[in-house]
Amino acid sequence: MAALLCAKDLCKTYVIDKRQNNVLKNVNLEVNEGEMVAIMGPSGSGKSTLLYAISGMDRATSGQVLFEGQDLTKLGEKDLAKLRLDEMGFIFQQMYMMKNLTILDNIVLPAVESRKSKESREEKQARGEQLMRKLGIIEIADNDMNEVSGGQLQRACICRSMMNRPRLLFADEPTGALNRTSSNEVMDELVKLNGEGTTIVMVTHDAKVAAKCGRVLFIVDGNIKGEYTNLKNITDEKERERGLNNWLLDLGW
Ligand SMILES: Nc1ncnc2c1ncn2[C@@H]1O[C@H](COP(=O)(O)OP(=O)(O)OP(=O)(O)O)[C@@H](O)[C@H]1O
Repeated sequence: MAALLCAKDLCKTYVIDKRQNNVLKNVNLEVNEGEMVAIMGPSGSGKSTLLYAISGMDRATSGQVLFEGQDLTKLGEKDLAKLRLDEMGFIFQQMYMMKNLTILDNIVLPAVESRKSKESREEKQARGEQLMRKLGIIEIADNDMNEVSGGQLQRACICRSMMNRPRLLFADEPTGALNRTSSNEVMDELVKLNGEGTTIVMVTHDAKVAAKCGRVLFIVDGNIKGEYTNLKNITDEKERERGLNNWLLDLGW
């Protein structure tokens, strides 16, 4: 079976004041449909850069990113934007919510912008409300961004990322700004979405969060140095965390 997402020899170089910073160095990875994959690694190792490159949010310097065999690096801006809008969801640290819209209107916006579904505006609105109810935040539907907690905002971002029923969800530190309780709640929702068929790729510093995924990639200095796949075989949560922590310790985490 072909991978849903595949990166081949991916390189990203930033040039600042004529100095080259080779951030991604021939990264190769595959993500199969239905997987939930965490990317971990030291600060500055290139995790976010990798996530941006494989999600088509940013252009790689060289290499390929194949989504169902289609090379994102070859797509024009318009086609890439359409693919991102229709097939991918994003939960990124910079929330990119519009300040002048209510939370519900922000959530519904991707569906309004997409031509993927034939739903009426009312149907989209109703589905947005349904997602908010599912994630337990319907009471903030009419609030502004600055009238909600960090955990609520993060769950609103999950609702928004799900509006166009994406095949593949990308998340950059989805629990980064949250306390442990909110973090657990947000992760429970992501695990549930994954169980319903959404493929998820996330960056996290938090081993407790990564332990909820099915596979963990460890990136050091722009290269994938290791892959922890044992999580698939362990059901007990504490044991998953212990196994992953031991593996991370061996890698010098
Ligand atoms: N837009 C940019 N322009 C220039 N350099 C950048 C840019 N974005 C990232 N970098 C550099 O690329 C390197 C990797 O950054 P990246 O944000 O991918 O790391 P990270 O592993 O996600 O780090 P953290 O865990 O601290 O978020 C760093 O040296 C950073 O300074």
